[in-house]
Amino acid sequence: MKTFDELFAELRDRAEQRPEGSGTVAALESGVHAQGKKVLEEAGEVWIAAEHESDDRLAEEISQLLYRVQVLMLGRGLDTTDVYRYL
Ligand SMILES: N=c1c2ncn([C@@H]3O[C@H](COP(=O)(O)OP(=O)(O)OP(=O)(O)O)[C@@H](O)[C@H]3O)c2ncn1[C@@H]1O[C@H](COP(=O)(O)O)[C@@H](O)[C@H]1O
Repeated sequence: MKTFDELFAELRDRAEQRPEGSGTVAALESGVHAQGKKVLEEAGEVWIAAEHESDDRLAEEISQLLYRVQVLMLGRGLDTTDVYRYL
């Protein structure tokens, strides 16, 4: 189990170290357009899960959305503080 900040730190490390076999590295290399599409896709899955699926499935879809948002943040070079200042 990890927090939003812990996952972000892990993904930032992937972006810096570029380890072979990392899905995050592949997602970063796919570019902002593809990263944005993934965000939209996961958001749709969250919506469907919220209406039709269990709490557990919804939580899982939300975790994937958070991951995809973080990949997009890294793809655009944003840090969590850039976002948190608007919360
Ligand atoms: N939290 C996640 C995470 N959430 C979602 N995903 C990816 O998103 C996919 C689910 O999204 P989709 O519904 O689009 O599934 P899909 O279409 O089958 O996926 P793709 O074909 O697009 O890969 C998963 O199969 C993962 O590839 C994640 N991939 C990685 N992480 C975490 O990120 C960290 C770094 O991971 P690596 O970069 O793989 O080392 C680790 O802590 C991982 O647990």
